[in-house]
Amino acid sequence: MYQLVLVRHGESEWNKFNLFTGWTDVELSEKGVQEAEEAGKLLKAANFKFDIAYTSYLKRAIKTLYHILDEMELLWIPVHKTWQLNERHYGALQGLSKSDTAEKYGDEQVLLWRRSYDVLPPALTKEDDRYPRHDSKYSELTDDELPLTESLKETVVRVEDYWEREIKPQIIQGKQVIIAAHGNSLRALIKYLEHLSSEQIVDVNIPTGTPLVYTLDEQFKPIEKYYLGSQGKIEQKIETVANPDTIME
Ligand SMILES: O=C(O)[C@@H](CO)OP(=O)(O)O
Repeated sequence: MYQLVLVRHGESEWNKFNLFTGWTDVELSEKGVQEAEEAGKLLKAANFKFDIAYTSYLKRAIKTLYHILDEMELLWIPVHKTWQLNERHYGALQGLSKSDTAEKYGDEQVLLWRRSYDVLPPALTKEDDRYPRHDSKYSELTDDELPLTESLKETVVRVEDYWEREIKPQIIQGKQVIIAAHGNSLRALIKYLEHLSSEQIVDVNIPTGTPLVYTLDEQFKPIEKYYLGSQGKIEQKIETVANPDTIME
């Protein structure tokens, strides 16, 4: 049997203002930092240990992992960063308000863009400043790898590839792994691990800064899964992610 811990970054500045974020490299909010520290404390109190950690190229996930490992006195372990664990690219929606977009295009269309498996958000053009070619952290990516937009389906392809190539072999070797990533890159991994259908994944929402613990059998089939922390608070957070218009600051 294997154990795996997944954690979505703590609340970001753009989660707070309810903006489509995707590959935009925004900071954690003050609350997001606290969530990350709390996640580290919970993992430490429950005696989790990690040998190796994985995260994306985006600082909200990198900093969440940092705070978790800091709380656990594990800052020394190897941390692998990859664009393949980045948030799903939200195309031309990046930077727009989710509630304004819902007013303009309707709740149903926004739900399709946010949660459906294969509906693509409107694409960027290559001239757009938001196209990742203009960002030096993606200089090693080929044109084919650089997204102008992504549905969850495309995100699953890149997450699955990294999981199979890099992460799974480490787990097979007996390493204890933590992955700090994003709402939709983790939904992609969960869809793959749990063999969820494109209908089932629509209802999966990942709370910010909350460790999700999986027990997997030798074939990597999940046999147990739970969130660490107060179940009431976790349900509230899941509701906020599912319906971000209800965010009260
Ligand atoms: O904006 C985003 O990139 C994601 C995660 O914050 O949002 P959503 O939950 O709407 O997919």
